[in-house]
Amino acid sequence: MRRITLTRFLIEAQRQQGAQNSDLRLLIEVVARACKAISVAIGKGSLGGVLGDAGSDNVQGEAQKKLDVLSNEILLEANEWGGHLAGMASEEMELPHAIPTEYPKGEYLLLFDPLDGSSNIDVNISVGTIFSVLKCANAGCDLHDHDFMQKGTQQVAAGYTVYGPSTLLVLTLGNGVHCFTLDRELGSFVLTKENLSIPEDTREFAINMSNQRFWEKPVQRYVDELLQGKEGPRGKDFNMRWVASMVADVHRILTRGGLFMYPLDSKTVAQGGKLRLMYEANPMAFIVEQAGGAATTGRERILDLQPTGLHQRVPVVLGSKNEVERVTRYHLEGSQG
Ligand SMILES: O=P(O)(O)OC[C@H]1O[C@](O)(COP(=O)(O)O)[C@@H](O)[C@@H]1O
Ligand SMILES: [Mg+2]
Ligand SMILES: [Mg+2]
Repeated sequence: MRRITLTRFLIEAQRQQGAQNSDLRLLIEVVARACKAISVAIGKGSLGGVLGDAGSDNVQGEAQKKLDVLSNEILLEANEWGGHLAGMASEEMELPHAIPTEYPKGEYLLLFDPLDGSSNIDVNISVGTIFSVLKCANAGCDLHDHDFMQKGTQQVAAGYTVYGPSTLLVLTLGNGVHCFTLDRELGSFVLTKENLSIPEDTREFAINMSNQRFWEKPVQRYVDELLQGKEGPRGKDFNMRWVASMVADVHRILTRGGLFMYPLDSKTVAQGGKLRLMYEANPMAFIVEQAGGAATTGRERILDLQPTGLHQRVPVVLGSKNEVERVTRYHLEGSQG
C-alpha cells in the first residue's frame, strides 16, 4: 500500500490548489507535531505525572486538568516562533496570544481546544485536540479579539486529533475530510482514509440524557420519538452512545454516521449553551459539512453565525443530514407554536 505521510499529502494539496504560500502547510505540520507530543504525554498517564487537577480554573470557570495546561503550553510553544501566525486563541486562555516580538509574524490565526474531553482524562477514555484556522485581516498589526470574530465559513482549515487506542488526525482544507493515523515507529501521520463521508440517515444518536428535564420542547419531542423506536412515529429503533469527549463522539459519526447533540437547556441558557463556538462548534461544523453532514444550533447553520466573543457558547446539533434537518424543523415548528 502507498504510504502517504501528512507532509506529502499537504504538499500535493498545495500543488493542486496552486497555492504559492506554504505557510498553511507549515502551520498544519506544526500543529500535527504538537499533537504527537501531546499524544506521548497522554500515553504516559500517571507514569508521567500528567493526570489529575492543575489546581487552577480557566476563563470558563472550569477546574483545569494538568493535561489541559500542558497541552496548551505544547501548542503555544510549537506554533509561536514559526513565522506563519498572527496570533492564537485557546479555551485555556482568556485573551488572545500575540506572537512575541522577537519572532516573525504570519497571516494566519490559530484557535484551539488543546484538550477536549477533560472529564475523561483520569479514567483513560479517549480525549482529543480541536483546531480552527482563519486568515488575519490585520496581519502584522497589534492583535485584538475582533481579529478572530469571523464566521465559521471563513475558516481555511480545521481538524481534530483523537488520542485513543490509536492517535488519529482528521483534517479539512475545504476540499473533503481526510484521516491520518500516527505511525509511532515512523513518528509521522500517515493517510489512512480519504474523503470521509457521513451517511444522510442513521439509527444512532449521542446526547447527555441526564440533562433531559432541562431540554427545550423540540429536543424533548425528538428524543422521545427516538426512544419509542419502531413502535413510535419513527418506525425504527435507535441506539444511543455518549463518550462525553466531543472529538470521540464526532469521530464515530464521521466513521459510521449518527447525530450528536449538546442542545440549549435551562441550565446553560444564560451562557448560550455548553460548547464553545470558536474552537469546538465551528471547526467540527466545517469538518462535518465537508463530509456531507449538517451542523446547526437547532435553529441556525453554525457556520453562518457571526461570533461576538472568543469564548461564546452555542447549542450544537450535528451529523447525519436528515436527522439534523428533522431536529431543526422541530425547533422552527416549535417556535411557530
Ligand atoms: O460532561 P458532559 O455534560 O457530558 O459534557 C461533555 C462535553 O463537554 C466537553 O468535555 C467539553 O469540552 P472540554 O473538555 O474541552 O471542556 C466535550 O468534549 C463533551 O462533548
Ligand atoms: Mg472541548
Ligand atoms: Mg478542552
